[in-house]
Formats: sequence, structure tokens, C-alpha cells
Amino acid sequence: MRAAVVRSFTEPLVVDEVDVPSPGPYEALVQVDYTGVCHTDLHAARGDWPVKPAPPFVPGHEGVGTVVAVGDRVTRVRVGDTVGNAWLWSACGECEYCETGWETLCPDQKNGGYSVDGSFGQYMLVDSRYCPVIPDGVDLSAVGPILCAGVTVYKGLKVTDTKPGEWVLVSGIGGLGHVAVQYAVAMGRRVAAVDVDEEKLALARKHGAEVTVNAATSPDPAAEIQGQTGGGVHGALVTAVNAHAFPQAVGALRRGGTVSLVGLPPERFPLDIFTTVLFGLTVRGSIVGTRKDMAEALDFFARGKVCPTYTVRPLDDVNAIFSEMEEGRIDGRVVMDMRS
Ligand SMILES: NC(=O)c1ccc[n+]([C@@H]2O[C@H](COP(=O)([O-])OP(=O)(O)OC[C@H]3O[C@@H](n4cnc5c(N)ncnc54)[C@H](O)[C@@H]3O)[C@@H](O)[C@H]2O)c1
Ligand SMILES: CCCCCCO
Ligand SMILES: [Zn+2]
Ligand SMILES: [Zn+2]
Repeated sequence: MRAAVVRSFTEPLVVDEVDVPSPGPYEALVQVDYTGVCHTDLHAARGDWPVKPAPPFVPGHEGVGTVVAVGDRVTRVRVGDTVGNAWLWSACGECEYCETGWETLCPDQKNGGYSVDGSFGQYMLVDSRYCPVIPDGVDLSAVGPILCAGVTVYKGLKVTDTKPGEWVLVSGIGGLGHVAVQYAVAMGRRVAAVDVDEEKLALARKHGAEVTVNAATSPDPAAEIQGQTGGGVHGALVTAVNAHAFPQAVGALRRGGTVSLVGLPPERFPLDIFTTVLFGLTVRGSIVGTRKDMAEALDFFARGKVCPTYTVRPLDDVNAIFSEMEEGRIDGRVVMDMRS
């Protein structure tokens, strides 16, 4: 099968012929139709996080396709079903986190396109007990971005502990952020959006953001958001790939507000102790979503409440797509057509 392989963190990906994998007892072999390209795939290919993948590997965790073979212990899916892969490729199912609804924190989890091969290939393996099951009748070219961008921002919004009618800031209106605006609107939140690119802010307005601030031109984005939201946002979701966005989001919070950190620039940011304590602020990390979160995020998509903005491109464009992503030149999501 053809697949895009990371052979080195300093070389372009190689689109090569590789062996079709065989499913283990609980695994399913999936013929991939489409796969979204997440900025995490770029972090993986560049090896720029503290915990690095081990080349050679196939990135991708927003893949969707048809089950063509199953292992002998598989019961949850059948040949012919439409499934996806995900960052949460599998977990142990037995630790304190798996037992309490936090499988995303399982220390023994496997990660699609990072610690196990992912969806940038014509076939992929999934763990039948964890793979997202795609709702019938949905557009398979559009659903891929829900499998990571969608579930991640849906969960990140949930853990801001905001209520309908309250203000939520979405910082970074890229692949994650542009669907975050849609989930927030569908969840009844009022949305303020920040990015450094006017086209991205226009996309945020198109999807329902009432307030938009350009952090590249505003002298004080946090103050601007405080002013335009009558005292600050009740919650914030940071998906930006630049560390400057993080203290700005904290500064945009209303007293008692919560910020969910989702974006992963490999950096640190300063947190002012006094104002965090005085204003009773909550700063929390949020990583993807559980299988239950995934089913809920897919349901919003299947009911037409969220629809990714995306362009479809061939697998051979993968290195160009990464370069455009690095330069912030991708509006919405790129989805690669794996059928050719
Ligand atoms: N926590 C998780 O579970 C999780 C899941 C998926 C992705 N991620 C991470 O989220 C990040 C975003 O992923 P993506 O696929 O949306 O990336 P993307 O490249 O599509 O979008 C990034 C956005 O950040 C914007 N941006 C850059 N600098 C900014 C600034 N100073 N202020 C505001 N916005 C700024 C860019 O203009 C762009 O719109 C990546 O680091 C990725 O690894 C985390
Ligand atoms: C810590 C890495 C989280 C990446 C989630 C999938 O994009
Ligand atoms: Zn991702
Ligand atoms: Zn576990």
C-alpha cells in the first residue's frame, strides 16, 4: 500500500510502498478513504515535543474508512463498517483513569499516528474496542476533522464549566478553532475569537463569533476582549500554536473564569500568581476526548450543527500541506483523499 512515512525529523515525508498490516486479535484492518491533517501530525513529523515518536512511522489520526478484516476476538465492529482512527488509539481499560472515565489520561495508552502507525496510508489498523464508529449517511470527506479537532474542542469547551448564554473565547481559529466556534455556538455560548490572521477571523464570524480580535494588530487583545464582552469571558479555549496566546487568554477571563489549554506549542508561558488567586481563575489542560465524548462530538456533526471548512488534496501533497500549515496558510482543515 502507499503511505506517507516519517523516516527522519529533518527530512520531508516519503510517500512509499509499504506492507499492508495484519490485524491482531482485537484489531481491525481499515481501507482508508480520507484523513484530516492535524497540526499534531506536523509536530510529530518534526519531532518537536519532549516525548518523540520513533521513525519510521506513518502519521495521521483523523482517518476514516471501511473495515476489510478483523481479528478473532473482535466483537464491536464488522467487515463493511465505517470507522475511524483517533489519537486515543487504545488504553489499558484497567487503571484508575480508565476506570473513572478519564481514559484519555491512561499512562498505557497508544496514540494513532504517533506511537502506532496512523491514517496517512491506504490501509490502517485500529483497536476495535476504541475506534470511532462513524454515523451512517455522513459525508466521509468531512468527518475526519471531527475525529481529532472536533472531539478535542468539544471536550475542551465542556471543561470550561461555562453555561449557555455565557461568553467563551476561542483563541486560534485554525483546524481546531474554526470547529470550536461552531461547537460553542451549538452549545449556546456567546463567542469571542482571536487569531493573527484576518481570513481566520472572517471564518470565525462566518461560524457565529460575535467578537473578533486580531492579536497581530491589537495593542492589548485581552483588554479588548474584556471591553467587548462586558467584563471578560467566562471560559476560554486556547488552540493557538503560539505561546503568546496563552497569557492573553488568561487575561481575557472574567473573575471566576476557566481557561482550557489545548494548543501545544513546545514552550512555556508566565502565569501571574496574584491575579490568578485574587480572581479565582482556573487554568487546566485538556487532551482530546474519551470514546463517549467522541460519540457526542460526532452526533453534533451528524445533526449538521458543526461542519468543518476543508479542502481535499492528494497524499502526494503532504509535504506542501505541512509547509503551508507551518506558515499559517491553511484555512480550516486539509483532508487528504486516500482512495487514489
Ligand atoms: N490538546 C489536544 O488534545 C490537541 C488535539 C489536537 C491538536 N492539538 C494541538 O492544537 C494546536 C492547533 O492544532 P490545529 O490543527 O488547529 O493547528 P492549525 O495550524 O490549523 O491552527 C493554528 C492556529 O493558531 C493561530 N495562531 C498562531 N499564532 C497565534 C496567536 N499568537 N494568537 C492566536 N492565534 C494564533 C494560527 O493563525 C492558526 O489559525 C497544535 O499545537 C496541535 O498539536 C492539541
Ligand atoms: C500531547 C499530544 C496531544 C495531541 C492530540 C492529537 O492532536
Ligand atoms: Zn490531532
Ligand atoms: Zn488505563
